[in-house]
Amino acid sequence: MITVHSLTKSYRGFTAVNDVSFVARPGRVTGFLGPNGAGKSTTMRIMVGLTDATSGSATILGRHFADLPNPGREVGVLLDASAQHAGRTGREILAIAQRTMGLPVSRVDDMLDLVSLTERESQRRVKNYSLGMRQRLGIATALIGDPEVLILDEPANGLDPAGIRWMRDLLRGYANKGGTVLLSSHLLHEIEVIADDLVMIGNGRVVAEGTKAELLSAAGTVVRTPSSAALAQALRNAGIVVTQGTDGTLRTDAPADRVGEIALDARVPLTELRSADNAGLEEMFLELTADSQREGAAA
Ligand SMILES: Nc1ncnc2c1ncn2[C@@H]1O[C@H](COP(=O)(O)OP(=O)(O)OP(=O)(O)O)[C@@H](O)[C@H]1O
Repeated sequence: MITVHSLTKSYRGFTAVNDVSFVARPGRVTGFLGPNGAGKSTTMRIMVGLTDATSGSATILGRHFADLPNPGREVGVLLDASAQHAGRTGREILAIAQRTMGLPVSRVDDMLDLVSLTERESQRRVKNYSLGMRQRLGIATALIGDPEVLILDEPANGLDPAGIRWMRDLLRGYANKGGTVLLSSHLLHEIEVIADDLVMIGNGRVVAEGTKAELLSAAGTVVRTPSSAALAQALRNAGIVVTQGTDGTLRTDAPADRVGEIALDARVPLTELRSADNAGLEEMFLELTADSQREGAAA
């Protein structure tokens, strides 16, 4: 379990993280989603004691990171895959982690197997690794202590589609065994397929939070008709809030079958009727974080 409570971080008057609170629970993958510069990395750095909070707190299994007796056994961390010592081999990096944490030597080979780094690759220096190989090594280092909690900042960067699939399956298996996973991304689709819970952050603030199912159902229904004004009126007459999409569709919070019934009663032909699902979450993400988009920030 990770608990973040009213966390704020200011850099000389600039507030990078602003009163952020959320919980990442055991047995679940929590996606930490936000555009570039939203404050994800800063929040994660505070969690693992690399940056001090200005106010508020972040605890892992009820304790501050600095108070964990053998942190690598309780929390696996991957913040920057390129931060590994470039002159060491992958095997050496894992061996150092294994010894520091007091683990059996066999864990090194177990982890190399787990992340599919071959014996030959493991003996190459990290400076000769591709970004995807560094991510795999970083995940191996995070998992070597068999921790209960995983904190991963943009772990899919540099992985090819098969690698992303592999990582998704790995994290799903880890959460299914009761682990807590917090992973950040600025790409909604990447997070959407794996996360059970979502925390969306924009401009340093949490802008939406909940289970993926809740956030998806909040996205409602999209409907398209040549008689847009007539359908909008019929929906409003039924007490349903309607908004006009920029692409000529109507959007409502009502379920699709209810919208279909009302259209039938109003004898309005439909050319499209769907649950907002994926596209809805994306629109919500873009809307919710519009203020913090770089393009918007310049305006
Ligand atoms: N040491 C620092 N000094 C000043 N400002 C900082 C510092 N570290 C981060 N920031 C600022 O805080 C904001 C949040 O940065 P952060 O790296 O947490 O964002 P992020 O959501 O992880 O973004 P990305 O997806 O681009 O990695 C940014 O505007 C960044 O410039």
